[in-house]
Amino acid sequence: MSNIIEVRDLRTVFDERVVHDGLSLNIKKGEIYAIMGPSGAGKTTLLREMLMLQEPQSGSIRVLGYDLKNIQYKEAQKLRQMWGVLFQSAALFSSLTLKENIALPLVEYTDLSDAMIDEIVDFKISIVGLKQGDGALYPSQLSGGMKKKAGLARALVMDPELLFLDEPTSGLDPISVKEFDALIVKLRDTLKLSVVMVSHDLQSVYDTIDTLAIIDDKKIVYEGSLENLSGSNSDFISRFFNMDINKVGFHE
Ligand SMILES: Nc1ncnc2c1ncn2[C@@H]1O[C@H](COP(=O)(O)OP(=O)(O)OP(=O)(O)O)[C@@H](O)[C@H]1O
Repeated sequence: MSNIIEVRDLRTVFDERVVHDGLSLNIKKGEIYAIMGPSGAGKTTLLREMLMLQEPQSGSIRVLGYDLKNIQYKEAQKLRQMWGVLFQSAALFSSLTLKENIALPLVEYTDLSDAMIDEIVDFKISIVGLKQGDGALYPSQLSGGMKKKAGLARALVMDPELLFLDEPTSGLDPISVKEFDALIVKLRDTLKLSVVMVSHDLQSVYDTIDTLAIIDDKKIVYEGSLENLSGSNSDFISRFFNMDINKVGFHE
């Protein structure tokens, strides 16, 4: 499998504070890749750097073959349309209906007719498990789980290859978390997506991912499968999980 994202020797500094130093990772095409680590370890910052929302001090980031440091404006525009992003808050516009929220990137970036946009939006509403009747509702009329699904439908509306999720299940009840996790796996399989997510939820990670990366002390201290993690002899990893990680995988 080829790498869809490569980060090499990343260094990020805010004022005097070094957040990343010598951080490297590889994300393969088609995988679900989770980034975990203690609060303040720089997970969201890393995601923002991959999304060109923030620049590191040094090191390189390649996404879908583009070197983000030397990328031209036009290429950057193209790249932004090849990924979808769901941030923690889902960030829906309160004055727009669910359908209008999902349609927004199509209205902004394409010349498609209203009828075509309508058709695409209806399709995205159904693939994330919302009902067509929900389309006319405003964000204040949606449950937390519905908001996440609406945010996901909007992230998928341009048919991206790559999906970024920042704490996608935060604030959801355990049943909605399970449902959302299953949805992510199903979408990865049916839409042939690669998924990068920041998560705090160990159970969610166990149910969903192919590769786990753990950031600590400014770099990646583990990158690999969950099976190998249980054999890993790192103090940090046992402290971080603070539980018998062998048990978690079998928990239903
Ligand atoms: N724009 C900024 N200016 C200054 N410091 C920042 C900025 N963004 C992040 N930081 C600092 O960088 C560090 C990493 O923050 P980040 O949000 O990436 O951590 P995180 O691992 O995602 O944390 P959490 O799990 O709590 O969300 C923190 O110390 C934070 O205060």
